[in-house]
Amino acid sequence: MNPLHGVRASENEGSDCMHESLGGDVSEQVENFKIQSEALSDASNTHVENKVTESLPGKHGSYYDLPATKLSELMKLGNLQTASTQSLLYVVKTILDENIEKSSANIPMRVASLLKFTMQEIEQRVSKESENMKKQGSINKSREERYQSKIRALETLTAGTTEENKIITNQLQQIKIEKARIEEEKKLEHQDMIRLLKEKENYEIQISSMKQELDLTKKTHENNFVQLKSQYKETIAELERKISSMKQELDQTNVIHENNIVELKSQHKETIAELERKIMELECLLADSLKKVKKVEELSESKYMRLKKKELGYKHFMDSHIRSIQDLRKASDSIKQDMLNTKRFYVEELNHFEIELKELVDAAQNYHTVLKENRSLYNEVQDLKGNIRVYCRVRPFLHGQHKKKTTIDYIGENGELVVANPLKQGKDTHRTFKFDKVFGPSITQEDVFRDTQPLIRSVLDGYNVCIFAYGQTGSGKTYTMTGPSSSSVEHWGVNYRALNDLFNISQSRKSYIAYEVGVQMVEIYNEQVRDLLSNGISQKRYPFVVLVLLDLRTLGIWNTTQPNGLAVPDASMHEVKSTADVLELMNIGLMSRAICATALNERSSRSHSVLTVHVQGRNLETNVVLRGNLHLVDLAGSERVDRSEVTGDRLREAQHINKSLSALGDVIFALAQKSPHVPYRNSKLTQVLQSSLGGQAKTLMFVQLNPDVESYSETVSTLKFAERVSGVELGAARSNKEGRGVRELMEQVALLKDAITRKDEEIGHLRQLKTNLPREKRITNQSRYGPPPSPRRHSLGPASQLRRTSSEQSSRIVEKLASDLDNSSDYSDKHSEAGSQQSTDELKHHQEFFRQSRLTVVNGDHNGSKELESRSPVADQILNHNDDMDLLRFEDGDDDERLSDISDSVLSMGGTETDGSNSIVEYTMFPGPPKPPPEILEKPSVSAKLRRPLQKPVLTGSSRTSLNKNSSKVSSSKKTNTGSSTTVRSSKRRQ
Ligand SMILES: Nc1ncnc2c1ncn2[C@@H]1O[C@H](COP(=O)(O)OP(=O)(O)OP(=O)(O)O)[C@@H](O)[C@H]1O
Repeated sequence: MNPLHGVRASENEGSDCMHESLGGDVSEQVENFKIQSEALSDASNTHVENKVTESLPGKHGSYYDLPATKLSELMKLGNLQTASTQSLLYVVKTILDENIEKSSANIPMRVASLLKFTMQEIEQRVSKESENMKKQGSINKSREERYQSKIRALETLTAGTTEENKIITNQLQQIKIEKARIEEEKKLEHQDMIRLLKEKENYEIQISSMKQELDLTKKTHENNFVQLKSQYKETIAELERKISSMKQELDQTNVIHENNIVELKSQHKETIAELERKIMELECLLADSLKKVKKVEELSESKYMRLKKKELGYKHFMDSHIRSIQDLRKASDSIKQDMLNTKRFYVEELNHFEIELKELVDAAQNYHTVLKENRSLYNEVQDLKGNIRVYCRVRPFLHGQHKKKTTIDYIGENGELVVANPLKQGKDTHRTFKFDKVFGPSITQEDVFRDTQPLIRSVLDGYNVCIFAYGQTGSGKTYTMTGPSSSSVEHWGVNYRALNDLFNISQSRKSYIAYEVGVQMVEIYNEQVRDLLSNGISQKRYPFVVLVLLDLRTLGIWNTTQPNGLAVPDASMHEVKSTADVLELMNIGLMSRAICATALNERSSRSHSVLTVHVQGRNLETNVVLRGNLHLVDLAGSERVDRSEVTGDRLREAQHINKSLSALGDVIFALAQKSPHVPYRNSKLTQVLQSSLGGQAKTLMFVQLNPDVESYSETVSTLKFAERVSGVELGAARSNKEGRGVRELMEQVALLKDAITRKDEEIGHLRQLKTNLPREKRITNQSRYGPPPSPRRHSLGPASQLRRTSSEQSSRIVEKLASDLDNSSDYSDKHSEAGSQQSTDELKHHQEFFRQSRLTVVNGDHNGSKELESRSPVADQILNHNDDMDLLRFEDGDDDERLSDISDSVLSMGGTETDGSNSIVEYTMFPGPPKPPPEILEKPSVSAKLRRPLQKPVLTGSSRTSLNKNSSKVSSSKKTNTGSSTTVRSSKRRQ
């Protein structure tokens, strides 16, 4: 077999296969076909090669050497025809190579003929092959055409599919439209159904009314008919009766007439005619009556017929209505069915919704729980970070202001506040702020306190807490902190509520913790600190001294007779009495506060007021002592003097207020920036708040807002300030807690310090005596500074000596307390010397404070010297101690700064208005000082000025400035009595 045929056959097979599998991918099939063809051609080549190997001489054989017979046999047998073209070419090549090898010019005849034969065969094959190729080409062409047509068919199919897709999409669209239309129809049907139901109801009503009408008409007609019938019958009967009577009459008459006729026939022939005429007439009458009866009969008949017709009509109408009712009933039944289906559907839907709603409610509850958790976590984080908490409160419009526009746009639950200027339009008019809480205008005092209470209660656990109200004038600071003037319990502000709460809790814990509570109230007026309580009391001339330091534990056994002769409180009254006392104190303090009417607030506070509650609690079991202080600060309001329209003294006040608030702003800025230097010393206010702003206290600021649109710019700047405050991190607050061992050690340290100080003082004094001063001067000095201190602290002597002694004692106590105060949280400067020193000093301060406080009740007679003489030594000491305490309250931890500050404080306290009388009533924890003799008041500032450089030669820039500043103040303060006396002691202490 010719291998080419084999190839072709295989190709055909391949193409058939391809035809069969044309359903698949065309290009893939073409590829398959190529692979198959290549495989077939390889197979045919191998086949030809084999033939050559079999039929022709081997590679190593030679055509030259082949005998002629073999060659002719090769040619004859047609071996060459069966050999592959490659083999034939090989033969030609071999012969030619042999010829070249042999270098002969002539090829032997037999080889030449073989060569020729082979060449012919090759030529034939080539021509055949080209023919085959041509055929193959045409086959391929036809195949290609087929494929092309197939591809086209596929393309058409794809196009068809796209078309179909389009049609399906359109159909889908149409179905959707149809669905919407059906839904619409359904809706319409539903509406129709409702309308039909209504119509049906109407029809039913109509039918029932018509039925009633019909019944009524029928009844009426039947009645009429019956009546007519009876009438007719009666008439007929009447007529018949009449006719019969007439007939009878006629008969009778006839008879009579006949008789008469007979009788009269003879008598009256003329009358016979007359009678006949009458008879005729009667007959006519009878005919008429008969006609009338007929007519009546006809009439009643026709009426009856009409009624019948009407009845028929009504019946017809009724039937049709009944039919329509039946139809309606059917329709209503089907509607009812539909309704039931719809109802069922809706019930299912509702159930579904209920489930979904439940899930949503669950999710919402979860959300709320998570929110709550988040909030408590946030609070914990805030506690740990010690951020200053900021509560924002918006006051309502006051009476007569309700028509004003508000700047408060939105108050969120989570402390968001959006303010906007309603007078301005544009996109940047809304500003959003976020605080710990925002109280809207309708929030009550109780609500505000509820959110503040936990913080306040932590004072009883030994924390220092500061709450202050900030905001422009008239925005409600005093309202929040104190409440409106002459307020009822309901309107009590944070101050009253806090005190009440602290007392109540301390009472409830008295079985295991002994609490001691003290109250102090001062105001910062024109950069001077004034004791509000003693001031208020001296003005009011209170006849007795009120207990300020209330040892709640010992209240129950407080049964000593008071010097003023007041009844000892009844045991059941203690708690109330003590709370009430303290509340009365606060009222006195508030009354003494500088208040004045301005254009913005008719009771504008012109000072910053600070109410401090000191609490010391001792655990009766463990003896662990907790000490906490609560500062409640009502700042004076910032004001634009052009708006408050103040002049003269009020203007001066406003300038001081604004200056101190701006100093507060600087401190806040420095704290927020974590700046290494915080300028606490720039105002009294910042000194007062220092322990709360920079220490380990828990601090809360109420930022107060006036919603009035005219205050928009103040509101925004207030809010910006508050935002900055809320960013201040103080660090986690620490409880002031001590065990007994530590306390005892600290007591020892304090005593040792005391002893050292006393020794120092003595040495200093002796040194002074040794100087070259003239004798008189030495004497003067001696009289000024008094003899060396006695080792006995509470000794009594004659009045003049007593003053000196008490002055020395005071000075010692001042010394001690000053250092205590450095680190205690009341108004002290902890800036540079916190740490280990703090607890010792705090302890000392508190010990002194509470030790002295037990001896509080002193008669307040108006004679100063008498008063002094009659005092108990400890009471005397309290007076001196308190005197000094007042002046040292705002000292700094740093010696130099402290020194300058003392002078500064002296100046401030110079403003205290308690000096006017000797009958000062010791009313507060740090009551106003007794008036020292004038000669003692003169010197101190000079010595303070001179000695300071000796103590600490290297001064910092700031302290130097402060020193110079304060020195000048000191010299100017020579005229201020109280201040000077304190400065003597202060400067002595520094020596
Ligand atoms: N929450 C409130 N509800 C009702 N009245 C309020 C509220 N807050 C403030 N007021 C009223 O607004 C007025 C001004 O309030 P308040 O005197 O407390 O302001 P202030 O900020 O302390 O002002 P200043 O800084 O001038 O002392 C008062 O008449 C007060 O009673």
